[in-house]
Amino acid sequence: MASVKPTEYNGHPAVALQSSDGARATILLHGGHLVSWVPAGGQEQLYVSPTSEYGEGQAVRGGVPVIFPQFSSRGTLPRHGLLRTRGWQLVEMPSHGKHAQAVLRFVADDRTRALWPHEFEAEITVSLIGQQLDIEFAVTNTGDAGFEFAVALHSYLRTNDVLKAQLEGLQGVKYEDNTTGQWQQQWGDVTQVVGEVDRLYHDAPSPLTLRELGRKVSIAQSGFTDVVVWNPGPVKAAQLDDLPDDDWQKMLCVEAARVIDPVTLSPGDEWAGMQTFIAG
Ligand SMILES: O=P(O)(O)OC[C@H]1O[C@H](O)[C@H](O)[C@@H](O)[C@@H]1O
Repeated sequence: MASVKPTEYNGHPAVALQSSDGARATILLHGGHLVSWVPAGGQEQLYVSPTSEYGEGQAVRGGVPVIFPQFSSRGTLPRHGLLRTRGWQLVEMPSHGKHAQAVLRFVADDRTRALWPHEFEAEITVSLIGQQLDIEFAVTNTGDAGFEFAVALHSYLRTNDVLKAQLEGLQGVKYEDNTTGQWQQQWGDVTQVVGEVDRLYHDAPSPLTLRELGRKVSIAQSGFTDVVVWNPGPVKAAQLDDLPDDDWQKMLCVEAARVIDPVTLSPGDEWAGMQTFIAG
């Protein structure tokens, strides 16, 4: 039988999921933040910085930060929005037999209203079994006026050596290079990290494949239309206090995003997007 239990992660309240076939995941209540995924019989697939900060007001470096309602510094809100630095609540531990599944919720409060005057309820649902993990972000407009938002699941995938890893599937896709602000079109199918990479691909195909020696991870998405590929490279990494200088080699962010065409949500409506990983 699958199990979903309260636990601690680095001393902070979290939820431990285990499917009937032994796949495991851990979600921090802080940020509704997935910090670990180990497929059945496999190894850790996510990267979390050993020097990350945790707790109220802090953003965890690694795992799957939840970005809403603003991506990066594209607006007047705190960088990457309101939810990654706040506590969430575990609302459901539904049992689906072999699958392990947990639902966490965040409801608009006075602190979000002070920055962004909208009523909303957000949910993160993580489901896992075997080699597959699904993470869904859903938001409902619980107010009486429409609002617009950007959203992303900022997934940090672990790599053995990012210089030898390749991300496949983005041939011909147009992207905004966040390092220059210029739009470009990707020529080849393979994206590789040779230094800082920070690209917002628009209308990206799904699935993509992250491949390295002896390992691959398929990355699919629905609802999200953009993909952000980010690695700080050695120079930016050295400027990040919460990332060891060499750890840029151990990660690649492949983010399911909706940034270029933000979502408009009418009162009472819900929007949901999902990112799915399959390890192979
Ligand atoms: O350092 P953070 O606020 O967590 O942001 C980390 C990164 O997130 C995204 O991938 C952006 O495209 C990058 O420009 C940014 O550097």
